[in-house]
Amino acid sequence: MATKKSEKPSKESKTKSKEEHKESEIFASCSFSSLGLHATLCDELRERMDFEAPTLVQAQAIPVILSGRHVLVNAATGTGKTVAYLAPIIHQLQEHEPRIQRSDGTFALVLVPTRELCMQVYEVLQKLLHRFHWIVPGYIMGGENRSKEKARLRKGISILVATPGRLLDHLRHTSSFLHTNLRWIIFDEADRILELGFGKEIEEILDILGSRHDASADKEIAESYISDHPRQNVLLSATLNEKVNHLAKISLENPVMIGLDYKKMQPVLSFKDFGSLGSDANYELEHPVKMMSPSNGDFRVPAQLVQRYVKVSCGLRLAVLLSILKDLLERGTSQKPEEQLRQMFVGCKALRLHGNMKQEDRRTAFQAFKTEKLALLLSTDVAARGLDFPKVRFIIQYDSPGEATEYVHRVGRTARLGERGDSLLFLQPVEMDYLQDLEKHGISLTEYPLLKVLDSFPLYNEKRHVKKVLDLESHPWVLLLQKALEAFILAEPRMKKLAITTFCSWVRAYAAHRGELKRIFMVKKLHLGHVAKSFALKEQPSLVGKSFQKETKKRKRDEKQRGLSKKRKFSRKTLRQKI
Ligand SMILES: Nc1ncnc2c1ncn2[C@@H]1O[C@H](COP(=O)(O)OP(=O)(O)OP(=O)(O)O)[C@@H](O)[C@H]1O
Repeated sequence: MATKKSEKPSKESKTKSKEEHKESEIFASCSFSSLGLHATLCDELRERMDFEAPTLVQAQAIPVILSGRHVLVNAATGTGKTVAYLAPIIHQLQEHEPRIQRSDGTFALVLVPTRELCMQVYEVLQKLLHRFHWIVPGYIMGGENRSKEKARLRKGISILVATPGRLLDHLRHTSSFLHTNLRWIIFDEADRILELGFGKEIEEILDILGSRHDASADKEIAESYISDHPRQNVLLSATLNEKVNHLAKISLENPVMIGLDYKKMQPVLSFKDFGSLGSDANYELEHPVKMMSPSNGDFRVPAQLVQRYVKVSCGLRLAVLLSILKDLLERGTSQKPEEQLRQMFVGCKALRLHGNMKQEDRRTAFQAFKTEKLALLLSTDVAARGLDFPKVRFIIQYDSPGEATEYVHRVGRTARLGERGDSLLFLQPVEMDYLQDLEKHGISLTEYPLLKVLDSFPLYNEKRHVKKVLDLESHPWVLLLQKALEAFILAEPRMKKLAITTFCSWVRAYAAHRGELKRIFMVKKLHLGHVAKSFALKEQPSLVGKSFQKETKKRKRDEKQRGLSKKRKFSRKTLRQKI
């Protein structure tokens, strides 16, 4: 859940904040042109994107990618990885003599895990290519019209952004998709692509494109592949872990590592300083590739991000969430009369984004949240990776994220590029061990002053504020709000139905925690009555519980009949289709 609450900064304030950041750890003290990029491209970066200087990761990655080496990039969320790979590709393509044409087909392929990220990278591309009209950007992704995509591929797309499933579909079935000139394959959010279960698809894509460097399998395809250019592959993410190991092995040849902690990677790495780049973060990798283990790897969270947690018993979660949102939306405007504040809260635009929505609705929500000044986005992990919504100030993880990697990417939607940002993680008392799990990855959270915030609210429309209460469970504000919520649900049959459905999905999702996390998020420890209360359901827990239990039993019976493995395969496939 992400909230926005600030005016778009004026150009001066943007420049000012950038100047401040230049001193910090975000920007490099060099120019884009000193990295070897063409003057027109540098102009585009300045004029169209408003980028004065490269970020550190751009300063490190651009020259290396220009040199033609395979690269593995690990840098914090919101540090400018997109331009770090797009700029060198555009530079090389615009230089090509004779000029490339649409009929030459695809030269660069950017693989991304989600549709929204696909659109976002495409938008950046469009801006950067404004003055290089002969280089054609394009995208293909799940949920779009296949035949329209086929027609675009037939005409030719020089730089293609794609989600893996749809790309493979076209590689298999669109004979007019020309990729014999392919020179770059970029895996943006590489670990997520694999986590979604696209491993096999990626291997097949690499085989078809003849870009698998240990291609023991489809050697024939690789050998028959006609290309004048050497291949260059780049893998990027804020969280690289063992899952990327195999992909790195099969797709990167003698890669340069950017941003990886070499001490953690000894003895398989040999240190190689890139002198003029002035960084101690570049390493050359020897075979075999070995990633740091996710259990001891410290993930990169923006230093200026304020990370907090709030401990709330299950039944009060919804009331507390609304209270925190009220505080968030009203903060800084406390001079306004209570009624006006109430209007602000009620009038705040709420948007939703999840994989079960129609593609068109997803697109609308995505664009709307980009442009709205004051808005609340309710989202699943579809929005957790790579999305760059400007001015997101607050990330609330109402439902726990699972692995620490996901935590890092979710909070990474705020505090981008040195901007301020806050994150808040909801935990139930029985889930507090999750904080230790995050600690193992070098992530520390402080406690959110919930009672202090609740105490600041006026009760019963009176000026009188709540007297200091030491216990959340007996806090009059929370009790009052909970009562109001329950009355609302009771009076609205449609809402009640929704709440019951959501209750069931929530418990199912809770039960889906995997591996180590099952120890922390134990479905057995859940009090279903309290869970029901968290959806403002007044019903006897056994009532709601029974219907859920009935459904679970039925599901288990079905699973048994169909065979468990089949079922698992199905759910992963369904998830990928939605993503
Ligand atoms: N050199 C620059 N100067 C100013 N702004 C920049 C620069 N480079 C990138 N940005 C801006 O910084 C933001 C973050 O960039 P980007 O989305 O590429 O980050 P990222 O590292 O890919 O993040 P994530 O890991 O979350 O995907 C974007 O709004 C982008 O426009």
